[in-house]
Amino acid sequence: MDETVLLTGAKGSVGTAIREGLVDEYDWRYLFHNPPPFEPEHPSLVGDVTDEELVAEACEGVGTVVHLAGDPRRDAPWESVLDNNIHGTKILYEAAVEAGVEKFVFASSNHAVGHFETDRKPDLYRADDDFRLDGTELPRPGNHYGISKATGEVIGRYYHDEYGIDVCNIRIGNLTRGHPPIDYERGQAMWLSYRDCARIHACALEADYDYEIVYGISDNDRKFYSLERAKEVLGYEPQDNSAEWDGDERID
Ligand SMILES: NC(=O)C1=CN([C@@H]2O[C@H](COP(=O)(O)OP(=O)(O)OC[C@H]3O[C@@H](n4cnc5c(N)ncnc54)[C@H](O)[C@@H]3O)[C@@H](O)[C@H]2O)C=CC1
Ligand SMILES: O=C1O[C@H](COP(=O)(O)O)[C@@H](O)[C@H](O)[C@H]1O
Repeated sequence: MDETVLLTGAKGSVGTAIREGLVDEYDWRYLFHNPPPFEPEHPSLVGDVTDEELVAEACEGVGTVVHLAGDPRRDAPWESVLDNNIHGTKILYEAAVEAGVEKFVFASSNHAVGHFETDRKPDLYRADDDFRLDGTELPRPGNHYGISKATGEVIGRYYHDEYGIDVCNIRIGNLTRGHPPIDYERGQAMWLSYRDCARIHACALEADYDYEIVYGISDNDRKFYSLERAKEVLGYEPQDNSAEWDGDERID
């Protein structure tokens, strides 16, 4: 892909996994909320995704947007997710279609479907449980943050249907660096390693699709999210599995 890729939320955890894994693969333009404490390897802007002028500038000449910026806290207050996540996502879509961006990759979340777990936990976190969500289900957010992520998916649906921009919503599980979460079955079931995070985003940048919702996790033995759609549509081939770890030690 020769076109510029705009990465919002570039300094965060997911942004770091993507920057580290794909630094030389794309012609990136980073959007940081605040000046980063390092020299970015690619051109960058600093500001807020609710700033229409800045976002219009950020989208100029861009082929694809990877939108990560937002408040990621599961207990984030409504005012914050309304402004940063919902309003910010709408502003960015608006600028993207205005600038002729062709593809938009949105960082959705497990929390958009959190209440599917309510009557099934902890059994669904175990490797012998075959319950799966596959992305065709309606959202069942578990908190206000989850509402904002489900809303981001719906905003994308509108901009896809109205303006034809291709959209991939990745319902990211639990990204941790190095090893899976320790003593946290749920986190192990939805673990996304750093390299699989970079990989699924590269797949979303390369693949052809219209409007998609996929789950972004590693190929964990424990899982309640299906990876079929990500494999079929994006060509995602995860390399990691939380079952290969005992705490912070890899089992050989
Ligand atoms: N880390 C994870 O396991 C998961 C993350 N996600 C989503 O992925 C995205 C990135 O998450 P993380 O990297 O973990 O969070 P993070 O907090 O590490 O990074 C988010 C970045 O977005 C920036 N940001 C927040 N509001 C902004 C605004 N209004 N304008 C510009 N920048 C703004 C922050 O300053 C921060 O650098 C979020 O949208 C989150 O909802 C979804 C599921 C799981
Ligand atoms: O959407 C998100 O999910 C992950 C995992 O959720 P958790 O409730 O098990 O912590 C979370 O770490 C991340 O901050 C959040 O944005």
